[in-house]
Amino acid sequence: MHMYATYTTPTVDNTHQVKHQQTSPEWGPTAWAHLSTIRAQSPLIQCITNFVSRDLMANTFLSAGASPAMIHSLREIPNFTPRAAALCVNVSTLTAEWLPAMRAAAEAAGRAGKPWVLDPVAARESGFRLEACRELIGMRPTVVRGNGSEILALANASVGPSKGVDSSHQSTDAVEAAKSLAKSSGCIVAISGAVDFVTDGQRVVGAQNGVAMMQKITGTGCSVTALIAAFVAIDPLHAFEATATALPFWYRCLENGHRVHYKAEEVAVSLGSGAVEVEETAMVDNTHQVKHQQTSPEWGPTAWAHLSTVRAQSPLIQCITNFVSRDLMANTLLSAGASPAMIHSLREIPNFTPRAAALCVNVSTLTAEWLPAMRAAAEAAGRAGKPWVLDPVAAGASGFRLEACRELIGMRPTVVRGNGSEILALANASVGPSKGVDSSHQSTDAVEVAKSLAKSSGCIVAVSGAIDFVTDGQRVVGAQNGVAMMQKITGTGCSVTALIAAFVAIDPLHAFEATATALSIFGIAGEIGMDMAKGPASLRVHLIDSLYGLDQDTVVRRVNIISFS
Ligand SMILES: Nc1ncnc2c1ncn2[C@@H]1O[C@H](COP(=O)(O)OP(=O)(O)OP(=O)(O)O)[C@@H](O)[C@H]1O
Ligand SMILES: Cc1ncsc1CCO
Repeated sequence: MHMYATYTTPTVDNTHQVKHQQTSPEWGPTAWAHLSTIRAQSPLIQCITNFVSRDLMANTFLSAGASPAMIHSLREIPNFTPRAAALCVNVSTLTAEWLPAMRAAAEAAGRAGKPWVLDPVAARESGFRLEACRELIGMRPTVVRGNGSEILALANASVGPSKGVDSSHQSTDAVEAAKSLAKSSGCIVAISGAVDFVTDGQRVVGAQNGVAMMQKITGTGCSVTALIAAFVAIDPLHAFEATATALPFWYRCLENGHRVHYKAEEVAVSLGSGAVEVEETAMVDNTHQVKHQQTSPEWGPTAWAHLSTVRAQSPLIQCITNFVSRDLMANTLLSAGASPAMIHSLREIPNFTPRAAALCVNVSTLTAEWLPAMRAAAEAAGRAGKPWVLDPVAAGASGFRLEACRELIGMRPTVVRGNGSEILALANASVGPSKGVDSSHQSTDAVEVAKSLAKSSGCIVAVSGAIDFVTDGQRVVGAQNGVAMMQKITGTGCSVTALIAAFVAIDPLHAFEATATALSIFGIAGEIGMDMAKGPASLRVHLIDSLYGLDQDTVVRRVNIISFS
């Protein structure tokens, strides 16, 4: 029944040989209780992390049922961190510029009584990194999770010889060091390896799930630390147990991926057989005063005309975007036939932006340093008469972000596309309570405010969700393509915004129609992809393949855009 958790409770003798004891019968039910609570509560987890594995980390959260937000700006931490259920700090690509945000977030989480988890990646690599990790441990994270080499470095305060981010030690080599680190720091310490150990300084348990192939995927360690943050978020009073139960789920997930394809992109398949059931398309009810009409027969041919023109013209789309989903955004644009360029330097904007066919600005991982480039590019696009599209990700996460979004809207983007919570935050000019980058509202909740935002700003406004609404302030249409599983892939919203930029690039005089057809086409790719997918990770692959392969007959037949008035 509870097949995921195959725990043994090891004892460690002097030679570091692990003697196995029986799995306690409580671990299976406890592990299941933790996972199902995450699915029910969908805790918001803030991550201040690295440039390499944040995509896998975000998808791991979504597959487990949690809601990730990779928000790291010092300007946002005071507002945002206390609202997150837990924080995950990962030092993989640490620089002197990022350290103050890690400190500030750790302090804010501590003050708000929220659990936080530290991943001391490559702690042995340099004095700077080791010192930073030790300083952060002094701020009392709830859990520290590292590989054998990292935990040894932390416990012995020694630098090198090491293998960078990979371990040159067995986890068994570090059990005693982990125990003393746990005792001296007051943190739960977890060491990953062939056996994963968790200790509070007294107790030691070991999880023996997993496959060796997981070492061949970058970011698996970072992702299990992220998962630990979600587990301690929902059971902060039992951080030892929550850490121990987080580990086998990840490995179970890896075993599935391993068996299926041996490919990194298959890793984050839905966790276990009790995969999250996401509600399918909700229809708009009367309280939103929208009346359904028939799909107009023109929408199918219009959508096909847009897609085939994108394929024929391959418009250059400049994106100033975030660190998490830029890969999926670029691949979405390529699959649709457009040409993406993630170029954000202030030095390049005057030359480059006027040459792009359209611009896409996405504020997901906004900082004070990036905002001037967004402003400059919006201005350059406007001056050159090029359409541009704004994705106001997590608009209600902080005052800084909300103000930046409203300033950018004042610069008159052609289209603003957000989820229900984002459009509501923009229209009401209100910060929180939101779920970070994920929506806590239905798109139907935001139709009326989208209309007034469109009227006041002069932009086309799109609200994504089970129905994707598009409005120019007068007309409202709803694209009813797509599948709920698309919400379980990080960055699908960012990617459809990029696709909208490509569609308005080739039909700038009909931005309302181009926005609706882009949303519908992306949804159709999701529907076809879902027929082949086993979960979010394989849907991501099949969605891109399906977008690439769409033909006229399929598009014309499947487009489902309805007018509401
Ligand atoms: N319940 C659903 N049924 C069908 N399609 C959906 C559903 N929810 C979302 N989608 C589709 O998923 C895509 C992403 O929309 P969503 O509202 O989740 O964006 P988002 O929250 O901005 O995403 P992100 O921040 O991860 O980029 C859109 O194409 C949307 O149509
Ligand atoms: C999870 C996440 N955090 C910042 S950007 C992003 C991807 C979806 O917007």
